[in-house]
Parts: sequence; structure tokens; C-alpha cells
Amino acid sequence: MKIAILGFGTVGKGVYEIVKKANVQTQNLSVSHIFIRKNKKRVLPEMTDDIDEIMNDKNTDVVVEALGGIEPAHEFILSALQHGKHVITANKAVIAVYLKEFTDAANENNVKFYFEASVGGGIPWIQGLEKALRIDSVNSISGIFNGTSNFILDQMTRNGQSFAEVLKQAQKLGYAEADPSADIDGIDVANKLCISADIAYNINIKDRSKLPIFGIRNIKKNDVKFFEKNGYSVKLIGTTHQQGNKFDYVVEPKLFLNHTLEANTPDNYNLISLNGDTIGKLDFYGQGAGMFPTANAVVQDILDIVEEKDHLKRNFDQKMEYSPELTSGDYLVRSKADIESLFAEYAPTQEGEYLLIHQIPVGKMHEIMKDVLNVDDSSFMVSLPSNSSLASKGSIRSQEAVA
Ligand SMILES: NC(=O)C1=CN([C@@H]2O[C@H](COP(=O)(O)OP(=O)(O)OC[C@H]3O[C@@H](n4cnc5c(N)ncnc54)[C@H](OP(=O)(O)O)[C@@H]3O)[C@@H](O)[C@H]2O)C=CC1
Ligand SMILES: N[C@@H](CC=O)C(=O)O
Repeated sequence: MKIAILGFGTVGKGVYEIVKKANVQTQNLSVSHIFIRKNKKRVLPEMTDDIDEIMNDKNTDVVVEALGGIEPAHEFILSALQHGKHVITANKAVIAVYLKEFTDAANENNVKFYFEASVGGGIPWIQGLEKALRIDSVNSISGIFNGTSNFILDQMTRNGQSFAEVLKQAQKLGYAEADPSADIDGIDVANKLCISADIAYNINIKDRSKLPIFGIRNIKKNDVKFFEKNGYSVKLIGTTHQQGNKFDYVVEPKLFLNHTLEANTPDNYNLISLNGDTIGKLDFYGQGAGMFPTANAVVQDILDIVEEKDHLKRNFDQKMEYSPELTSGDYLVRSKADIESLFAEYAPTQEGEYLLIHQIPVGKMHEIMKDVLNVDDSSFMVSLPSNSSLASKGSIRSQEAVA
């Protein structure tokens, strides 16, 4: 099977090296082309800057898109599918927007569109979710979906390093996106959660402008210390629940007691959980970012094509409504501005530097936080786990589905 790799960065190079190493399973794979920019030096014989040469090459069976971003990735993926080539991509940004279009194009052209590496890096999460869906309805998904932010929060907690210092390390290690604001502002988690929810509920989330997303850009060493002193670790979490024809969806920092699996998920690792009606809670854990874990997931998809292993068929045509009120929770907010009146309905109490907000609908919390950021753009918020002692003493309670 001949493979063209579009983009020769962290993931593209990883795929190239795994294919070149050729063990028993991969020995029939070879790289036909590597697509690079026009201004780049061609240091390998497979390199080309001519995309048409790849699309028109009848001997190339699979295109691995590892460019990142929306365009030209979207254009090249569609074109490859229309030229009768299977496509594998790790690019969650483009899939989150065009999953249905790519799936339809793959079906029309009788080829495969696989994207395991796009969520959870090396973790077989999409495969696990699809397997669960063969039997169950999956009514919630939650977890740590971003390696860079987990690495940052983990290093800040364990080694007391500053945010800026650790972000640089994550970039050097190849974990961060080309524009790392996607990692730290929660956009990358949002993309991965959209893809997961689309598959789990067989929907096509189109309008993402109203979805509540709050990242870790504003977290300070002192926040991490305060949480630690109270027995908590902070993690950037993506969560979705489904109830009847409604679903919710949120990306936000959340506290976890120090003995929990989430609190003990280190470095670039991800921990993603689903809840199915017969399987119950199922956890998926592994490296969520980095060259070889991600490339491994890409090559696994290629091997599924070689072995003619079909993935679950979804048409993303169920109609479901996003509900900002399906879940409520307790939050801590740190802001230099006088914000108590904004939360007057939700029994705010002062906890040291923080305002503790009780049982507020998640959508409402995020809406008000936009106003808070308008008056102080360094404000930070964190969601509290269910039954947290901090919230009940007035000292930190919870996010619970209003079932
Ligand atoms: N790194 C990781 O751990 C993971 C990454 N991913 C996803 O995989 C994809 C690739 O990520 P990664 O390898 O880290 O990114 P990199 O930035 O390391 O690599 C992307 C490569 O593609 C090249 N490229 C971008 N646009 C073009 C273009 N228009 N024409 C030709 N070449 C282009 C870049 O060149 P240049 O440098 O000149 O811009 C670069 O060499 C992204 O979608 C990312 O979200 C998914 C899971 C994990
Ligand atoms: N930047 C992403 C890469 C993998 O998806 C992350 O840090 O998780």
C-alpha cells in the first residue's frame, strides 16, 4: 500500500519513521510522496510541492493529511477522497467542522476516511467509542483531551514552574499546536469533544459559537497552590451529557481530589471516559500528544484499511438540541473586578481570593464569565467536583446532571 504524507512536521515525520521501520505488519507499506511547501528544501527523494502529482498518481492508495488547520487541509482531503484515495488525518480542527462532508465523500467514492489520531493522540479512543456504540447508547463523555494543557498544569503542580516556562517545553516536545492558543484556550478540547459527541449521538454540531469554552490561559501559580493546599488538582476538562433529544457540552478547568484518576494523569497523558447503558463507565488512558503516539494511531488506521477492517458507520443525521441548562455546578472565580452582583442569584460567598458560586447552570456561568472578562481580562474560573468540601463549608461542591 502506497502512502502520501501531506505535511512533514511532528506527526508527518512520525508516520514516515514508523512506516520506514517496517515490522511484520507494516512491511507492505511504503511512502510514495511527502508534500512540503514550495519554499522548503527537498531533503528526501519522496518530497514534492506539487499536490496534483499526488492526487493524480494512480499508485498512491492512501493520503495522510498532517498539515493542520482548515485550508488547504479541507480542500486536499476532499480532493483525495474524490480521486478514490483513502484518507487518514490527525487534524481535529478540520474534522470538527467537516466530519459529515468527509464521511459522505468517502462513502460516495467507496473509500475510507479514518481519524483515530485526531482525539486522544495514541489512545484508541474513537475505536473504543465506536465499539461501545455497537451495543450501547453512550450518554456522557468526559475527560482530559489535551496533552499540552495537561503537561502545563501537571508541571505547575508538581514542580511549581510558571505557565510560560512549561508552555515553551510543551512546544519543544511537539505536543502543542502550531498556534498554541488552541491548546490553552480550550479550542483543541472543544474540537475533540465535538468529534466525540458527533459520533456518540450521531449528530452534526454545526453552530459552535454558543458552546461554553473556557481555557487555562489565566491560571496563576498561586491558584495551583491554593487548590493543592485544599487537596485538589486542576485539569482542563471537556464534558458532554445527553438526555432525550438534548445534549450539553462544556470545556473548562475543573478540580479533582488528589486520589482520583484525573488528578493522577501526568505529563502529556489524556484520560477520556464514556458512560454506556450496559458497559457503565469506561476509561481510556494514554499519551494524548507527541510524535510517535500520534503517528502510531495514524498507522493503525492504515493497517485497518489494509486488513479491510471497517469502522462504525455513522451518518450524523440525528437532530438534537444543545441545552445550556442541562447541568449545574459550583464554581470558584478569581477577579480583580467587583463581580459579586453579577452572580447575585447564585448565593456567592467570598473564599479568600475567590468568589464561590453555588449551583449555577453551566451555560449561564460561562455567559456571565464573558462579562467578567470584559472588566478584568485576567480573571479565572474553575468548576468544583460534586460534594466538594470547599463548596459545602463555604470551604470548596459540584457539577451534577439535573437528571
Ligand atoms: N503534535 C501532536 O502531538 C498531535 C498533532 N495532531 C494534529 O496533527 C496535525 C499536524 O500536527 P503537527 O505535526 O504537530 O504540526 P507541525 O506544525 O509540526 O507540522 C505541520 C507540517 O505541515 C506543514 N504545512 C502546513 N501547511 C502547509 C501547506 N499549506 N503546505 C505544505 N506544508 C504545510 C508545516 O510546514 P511549516 O512548518 O512550514 O508551517 C509543517 O511541516 C495537526 O492537525 C495537529 O492538530 C493530532 C494529534 C497529536
Ligand atoms: N496539541 C494537541 C495535540 C494532540 O492532539 C494536544 O496537546 O493534545
